[in-house]
Amino acid sequence: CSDELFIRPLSLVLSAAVRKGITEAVARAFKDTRVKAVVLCGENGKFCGGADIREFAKAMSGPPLVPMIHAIEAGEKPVVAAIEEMALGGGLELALGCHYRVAHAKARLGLPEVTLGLLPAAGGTQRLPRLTGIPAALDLITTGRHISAQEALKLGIVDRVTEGNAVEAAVELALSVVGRPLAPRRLSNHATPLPADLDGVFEEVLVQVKRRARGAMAPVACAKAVRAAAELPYSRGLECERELMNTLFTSGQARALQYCFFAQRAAGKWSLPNGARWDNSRPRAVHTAGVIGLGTMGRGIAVCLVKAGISVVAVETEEKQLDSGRRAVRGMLERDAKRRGVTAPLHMITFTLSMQQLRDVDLVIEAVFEDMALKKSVFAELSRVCRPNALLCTNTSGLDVDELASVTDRPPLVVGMHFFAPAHVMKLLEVICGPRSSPETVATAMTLGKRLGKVSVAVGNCPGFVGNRMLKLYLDQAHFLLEEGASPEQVDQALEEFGFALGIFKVADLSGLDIGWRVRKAAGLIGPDVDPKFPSRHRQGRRYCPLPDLLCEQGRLGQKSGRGWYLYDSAGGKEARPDPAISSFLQEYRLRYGISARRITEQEVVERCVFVLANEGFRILEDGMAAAPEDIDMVYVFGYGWPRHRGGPMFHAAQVGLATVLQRLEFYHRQNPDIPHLQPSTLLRRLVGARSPPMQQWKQHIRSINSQL
Ligand SMILES: CC(C)(COP(=O)(O)OP(=O)(O)OC[C@H]1O[C@@H](n2cnc3c(N)ncnc32)[C@H](O)[C@@H]1OP(=O)(O)O)[C@@H](O)C(=O)NCCC(=O)NCCSC(=O)C[C@@H](O)CCCCCCCCCCCCC(=O)O
Repeated sequence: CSDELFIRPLSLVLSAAVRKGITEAVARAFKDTRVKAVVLCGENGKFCGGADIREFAKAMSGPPLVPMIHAIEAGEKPVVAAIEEMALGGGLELALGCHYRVAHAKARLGLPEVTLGLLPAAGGTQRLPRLTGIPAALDLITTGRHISAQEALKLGIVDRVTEGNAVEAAVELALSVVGRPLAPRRLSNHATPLPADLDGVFEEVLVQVKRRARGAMAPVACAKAVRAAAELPYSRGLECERELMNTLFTSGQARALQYCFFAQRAAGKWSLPNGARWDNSRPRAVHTAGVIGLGTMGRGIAVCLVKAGISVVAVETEEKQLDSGRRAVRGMLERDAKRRGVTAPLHMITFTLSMQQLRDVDLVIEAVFEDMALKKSVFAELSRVCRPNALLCTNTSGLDVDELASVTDRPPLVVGMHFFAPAHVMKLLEVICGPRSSPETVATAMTLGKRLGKVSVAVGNCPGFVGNRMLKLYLDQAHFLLEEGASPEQVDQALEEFGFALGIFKVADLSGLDIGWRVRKAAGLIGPDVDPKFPSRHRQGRRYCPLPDLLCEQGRLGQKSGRGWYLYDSAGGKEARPDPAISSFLQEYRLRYGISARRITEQEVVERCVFVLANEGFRILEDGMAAAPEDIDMVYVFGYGWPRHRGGPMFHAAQVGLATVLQRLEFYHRQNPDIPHLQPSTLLRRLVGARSPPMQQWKQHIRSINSQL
């Protein structure tokens, strides 16, 4: 506080108390004749992360944001926002209401409300387009992307960027503008600069937004609000902003997206039955890592590690694989560096045929072929070669981590790190805590995941862990639906309309149908070991669909062979086209087994596929393989293309109503008594019996909690 300036710190979010503090402090400053200008800055070197999302679930209290920002803008003394670390959402809207903005060079700015199912409803959709013009505002508001201080300067969002102290720079600017007219600095007074072809711009954006949104409402509402800024005076634009916000605010989508925001953060707060937790277990520092196997997964993992500043030793068994791995990894690093305008850190990775080179690394991630015998031999060798305190991690997608640990000299230092393909792109990391993994090992894997930019979820050690255990049953339903009369494209269309990034058959083609084929062979479900007493289409007393096996026998392995459930232009082609040959193949198959095809509705496709996921999720909770329903949901949102605006399979089940899910599963199970996974789980029944309590209370209804985490 000085004679000229009245400075008040904001906490990270604009809670009711903070809004009250700002409203009162600004009013006092405007009244106080000694004060010539005001600088708004944040607490702890941040500026502001926006409205307090937790307040959205309660009745609103405290001074509302819109009039508070309006009062600042309308004030007769210059107000300067000092943006240190961030100005996001309502925080940036507050800054836009100030007359000037100064940002630290490392600050991030953005209007991420769309990612929470909302729009910037504190005047952001009306002020930003008046400042930057329509295209930039549409980009920022419909995507919610964060921008750097430099980009904000180019767009005119901030007036100055400083490498030094942003508050001091803001004070300096504030002092220099005292006495200058403020009217031109009030963004609500500005006319919105319009592009020549306004209709064309909006048409194009709406097409893009709808394609990306996959059924999410907020991006479309954001575009409509920006259009209001182009066509209406500020006050009417603001009304339009408010009306659109009202629709979004109470929607299930907004609830789902805000649930995801907190669930993502909760997933990092793991705990083990022995009392070890995220906040009492110290992770090891990781400076160097080994990656074994340079197939698709190993390449992506190596790229992630290098990009996070970790030196990598990449090992292959043969020169040819090593060479192609080296070329692929270097190419990925070079392309990424070019995109970011930096030099590719190629010096941080060495490629070798010798495991001996792993002797000094802090941690190794094994990414060899999914074969237990092979992985065991690798782990036994790692035990011999690596330092006694090096962590040994496996990227297995479903094998027993403890069995692998048992061949090493250090079971407490063994943990699963299950990446998802492509590993340098996909956000999910399942950290599989074996029964003997030490707290330090789990803490290191979870922290490393975060450092690699992943959402790390701790899961228990059971076949398929959480994600693939559920995926198997989802895929089974899709196959059964084909037997009963559906086509791959009908199933995929229903799932894509539900919001999945890709239908399950397109995903299967992309991953390669031979992966599951190999797993089923190894499990004795196909081939000479199958008990001839089993009726066809049944294994181990339950329904089994041989359709994917038959496809593989025809050499239809998916995209890589140019044919799978769909037809592609060539091997490796990406454009999936329905294949008449599949339609004939399905007809012949049904004829052979005496199945009369029936009409399958979109509702049945979605309910069977999606409710079976949740049903297995309940079993996973009962088995103690996931700590909370939120963790299961984050696995599906970040690893399996589940639509974020539907929260995750467990959230979706709660939103549809557990009683409805139970009733529909019972119905489908009555129709298909040979599919045990359609039988409602005990936990689901118990929850419905307890009148469907909120998700946070589900755990209390598990009879004997047997946490494997
Ligand atoms: C800010 C971050 C970038 C920080 O990241 P970092 O990695 O440092 O830390 P964490 O992410 O781990 O966060 C730490 C901690 O803080 C919690 N937190 C962070 N941000 C928020 C927040 N905005 N609200 C609440 N809590 C927050 C986080 O959960 C962590 O705590 P935890 O206990 O979980 O560990 C990063 O956190 C981030 O990106 N945050 C979100 C930024 C964001 O999205 N901001 C936008 C918020 S929405 C908004 O601002 C809306 C505005 O446009 C205002 C709109 C006006 C409202 C008017 C409403 C009227 C509607 C009326 C309709 C009535 C209809 C009817 O009733 O009929």
